[in-house]
Amino acid sequence: MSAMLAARLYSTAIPLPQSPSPPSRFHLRPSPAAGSRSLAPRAAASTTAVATKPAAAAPLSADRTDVRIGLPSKGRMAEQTLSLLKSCQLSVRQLNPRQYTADIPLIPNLEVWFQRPKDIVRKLQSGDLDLGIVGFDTVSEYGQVNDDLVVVHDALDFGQCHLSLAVPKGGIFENIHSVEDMAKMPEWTEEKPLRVVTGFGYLGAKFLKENGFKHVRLLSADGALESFPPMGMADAIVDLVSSGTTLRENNLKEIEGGVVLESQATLVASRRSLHKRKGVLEITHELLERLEAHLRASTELMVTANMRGNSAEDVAERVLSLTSICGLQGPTISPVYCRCDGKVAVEYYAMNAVVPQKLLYKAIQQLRSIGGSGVLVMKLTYIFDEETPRWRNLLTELGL
Ligand SMILES: Nc1ncnc2c1ncn2[C@@H]1O[C@H](COP(=O)(O)OP(=O)(O)OP(=O)(O)O)[C@@H](O)[C@H]1O
Ligand SMILES: O=P(O)(O)OC[C@H]1O[C@H](OP(=O)(O)OP(=O)(O)O)[C@H](O)[C@@H]1O
Ligand SMILES: [Mg+2]
Repeated sequence: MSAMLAARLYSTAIPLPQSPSPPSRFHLRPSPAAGSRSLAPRAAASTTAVATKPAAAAPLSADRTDVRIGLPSKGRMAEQTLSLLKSCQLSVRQLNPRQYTADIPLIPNLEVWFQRPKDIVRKLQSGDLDLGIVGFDTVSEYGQVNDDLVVVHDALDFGQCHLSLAVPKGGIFENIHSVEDMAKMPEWTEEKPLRVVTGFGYLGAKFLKENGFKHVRLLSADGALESFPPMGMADAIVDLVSSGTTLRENNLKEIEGGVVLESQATLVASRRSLHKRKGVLEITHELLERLEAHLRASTELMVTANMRGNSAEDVAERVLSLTSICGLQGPTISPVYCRCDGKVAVEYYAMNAVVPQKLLYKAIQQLRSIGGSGVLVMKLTYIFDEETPRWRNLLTELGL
């Protein structure tokens, strides 16, 4: 079906908020490290027409003993989710590619369900899934009806994009550079409202209301939204943007204040499952530990170099003067033994340190400048800290 045919009117005018917004329903807010601008979703201010109403929380089914995680079955998130899990030694085994279930041999009690991203959120709410990996945009759009969803890991480092309001570069928008300017445009009246096409009915409507738009008609469509304004089917769009290429190729622009939400892949859980279903908390802990340790390790390298010196302290003195080598706690310096004139002697010391990938070349240059030789560089699989901060946050969130 063409995108135009898929367009469907679901709201003719967006009323102003009647009451102040209730507090956020997502208590574990994405960290600033995720580059958030307006990451923490705010709940609906009033009863606006919304395209899809997710199911309210259903009672927890007691008749299953396995724990279930939903992974994206298709689209750009599917492959990257599997590859992230594989990097954490959690390869997913799908016996038959046409089946929608699979397992992870390393976690025997965990069943994998492949689902469309929005269905993962719905099934977490209906109690069919306990855990899921989906974009924060999907969690925010489809997970607003009850407070059962908990974002356990907010920055899985793939699927980075943002939901944004975009308008044509020219015509009546030529001199419009901010959302504030746009809301004040005299063109939008009750008879001729601003037509905004989006696949994010809930977030889009809320954003427009909160930004003072009075006369708006939201159109719902699933794909190729960027083609709507050039085809005269809509005035503006609210859609995901990553590189910005699709906007540019359709002569559209983003404007100041127009970012609705920052998004990347997240690990989400059902609060009821975490509390009540046996094994969910333990599996969540293992997933979180592996994910955090892997993501932490993915930006670092282990560097080993041999250095001539009179003592370990002498070598440490030189290494600690370098700006690029600091290690986790500090470099490890250990003697390299050789046999000299029939006696065991120490002429060299081996230095081991964890170095940020982006500082690698600088580190090698600096090591050479203080006499380092035979530099080995190794990839790291995991860096396990004493405790994962997100696990502590989760326990606090659950009151445990
Ligand atoms: N251009 C993009 N770059 C990076 N991540 C994106 C981009 N577009 C979407 N995403 C992220 O990937 C998720 C899945 O998007 P994808 O387009 O693969 O599936 P979908 O939109 O649900 O399905 P479909 O497009 O087939 O209807 C989104 O919810 C979002 O988190
Ligand atoms: O900023 P860019 O890097 O150009 O990416 C943005 C595009 O990616 C997504 O579409 P997708 O490719 O999923 O196609 P769809 O419209 O069929 O969902 C999104 O809906 C935008 O159209
Ligand atoms: Mg898409």
